Amino acid sequence: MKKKNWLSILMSFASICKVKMILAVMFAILSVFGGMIPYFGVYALIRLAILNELTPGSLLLWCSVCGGGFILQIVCYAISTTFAHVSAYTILEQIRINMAQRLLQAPLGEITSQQAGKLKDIFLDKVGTIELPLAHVIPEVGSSLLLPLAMFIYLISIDWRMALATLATLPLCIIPMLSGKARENFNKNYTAYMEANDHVNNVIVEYIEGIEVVKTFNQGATSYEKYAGAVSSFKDFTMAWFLSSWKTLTLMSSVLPTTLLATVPVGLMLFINGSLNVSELTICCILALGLVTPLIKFTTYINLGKTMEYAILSASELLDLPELPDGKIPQIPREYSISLKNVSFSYTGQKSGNVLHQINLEILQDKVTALVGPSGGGKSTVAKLIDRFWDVSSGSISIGGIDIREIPLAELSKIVSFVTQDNFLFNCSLKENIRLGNPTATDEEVFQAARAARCEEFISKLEKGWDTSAGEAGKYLSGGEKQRISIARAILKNAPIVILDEATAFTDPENEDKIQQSIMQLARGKTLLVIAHRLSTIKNADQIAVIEKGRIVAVGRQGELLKTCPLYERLWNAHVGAKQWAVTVRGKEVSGDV
Ligand SMILES: Nc1ncnc2c1ncn2[C@@H]1O[C@H](COP(=O)(O)OP(=O)(O)OP(=O)(O)O)[C@@H](O)[C@H]1O
Repeated sequence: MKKKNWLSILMSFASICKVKMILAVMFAILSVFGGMIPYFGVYALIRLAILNELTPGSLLLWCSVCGGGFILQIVCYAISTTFAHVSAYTILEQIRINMAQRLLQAPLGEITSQQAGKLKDIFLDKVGTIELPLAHVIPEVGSSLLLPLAMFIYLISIDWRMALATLATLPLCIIPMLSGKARENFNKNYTAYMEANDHVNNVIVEYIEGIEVVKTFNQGATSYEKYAGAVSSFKDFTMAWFLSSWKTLTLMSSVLPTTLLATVPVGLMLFINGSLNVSELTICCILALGLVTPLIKFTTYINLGKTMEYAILSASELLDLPELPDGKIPQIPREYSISLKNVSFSYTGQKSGNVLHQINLEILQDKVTALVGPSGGGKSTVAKLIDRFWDVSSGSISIGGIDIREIPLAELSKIVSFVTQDNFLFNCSLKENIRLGNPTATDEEVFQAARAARCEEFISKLEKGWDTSAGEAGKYLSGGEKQRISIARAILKNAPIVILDEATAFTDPENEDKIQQSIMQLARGKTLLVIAHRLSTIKNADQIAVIEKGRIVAVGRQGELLKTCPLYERLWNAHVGAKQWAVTVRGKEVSGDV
């Protein structure tokens, strides 16, 4: 695949603040011009002093010129930096908004297949690293390169031989840095460094996210080994890189400031043979010294530029995620029955990897349809295809007779509520978590939805009630209670189609009964599709579809299926048996028999 040009990607974002960036460059140039004025001033003063023409008036005049130049340099630099920072933050904002937008438009499978920590790393760390170079590159690289260039031109105007003398030591440090091999090594090492950095970040995130499992299964030592291994190999790599480059770095940092090494002897020779007067010799030495600092500063931007390149290329990986196509002629359904016709689906894109095979199913409006079947049969996949987490590999899904690929994504997300097993609560108050279902809902509407989902009783027991933050509440809420919050969210959203992916573990009968009641509230007048693991919750469903190994093996009501579908009968007996076992065990626990 052709490597993308990071600068052109950056420029495409920079176009939104073109004027500010041009102003930043213009003020950076002005600042360089201001920085040159004191050198003219000093030269004039030395000349006057040597010619014995220095008067208090001319002294004051040239000192003011020097001071004015210095102030011009500082003020213009400040203005340039301000424009550059505003541009940098605007570009960063735009990149982050575009990345978040792309996450919403990409098939969910593309996102979940990314390694743990990678997305976080790109969003937070990598994109953040663009800000520093971007905000400083224009004013500082501008002045770090333009200032020495202007000084060099000034030196040529005094005596070209002196100008060349200042450059005499430069090849000693520039050649090792710019040689093809050094550049190739730097690029190779930098890429390896970033990869090692990514790896260590991923291992750290995985370790923190999995700490509960690690502790539970007493895997402390092995997982710590993986963590320690990643951390120490990162250290080994950086040390090896440092050791291989320190000689060049030391040579550069010691030779670069030694411009006087050639300037002084050449200047003295020119002075002796009369080509240079004292004031010219002095200003040449001052200029030779002044050239160094901005040049040294410039070398630090080589690293920053590489950081920016890497960050922008990582961000572009996300920005290039495939988009779920929106319909060419967007259509909006008028009724909400769902129809699956010959639906096959593969997560890998290969036909051989199909997890659904030729599924045909009618999910009727105002009815409860349940999907049941053994684990891994494809129930969640069917549900997610209806909400377009992915597109079907073949066949079609329609809502109200319209293929869901023709319904605008924003509209589809309005008409479908998906209550999943992962009842994710955002780190805000419980009230706001419920309000996510409808951001314009009033407090009273939020409370009503929560009451309907039977949330009020446990929320009222919390010390801060509705204002308890989800982080705090997470410690006290059971899985069933969290699920009721998600149901309240869906009730508030009031979408005409509700898909409910039930929690796998069966809860105690009291909690189950409450979840059941809240589901009934949610289902009123809606197309409800329930992926059921607790068969008792769907025994009254209008239709139950039994799915096994990606195929629908039977559709009917509970009574019919118990007679006609041996798989359903087995699942039902297993469920009833498990419930009785749980009740018995709990009973014994209470009586102290176990
Ligand atoms: N993101 C994914 N990438 C690849 N394969 C997947 C993915 N999600 C599910 N699968 C596979 O697809 C098949 C169907 O999985 P699915 O989750 O739809 O089954 P399910 O009936 O809902 O299972 P369960 O009752 O255990 O939740 C399984 O073989 C599963 O391993």
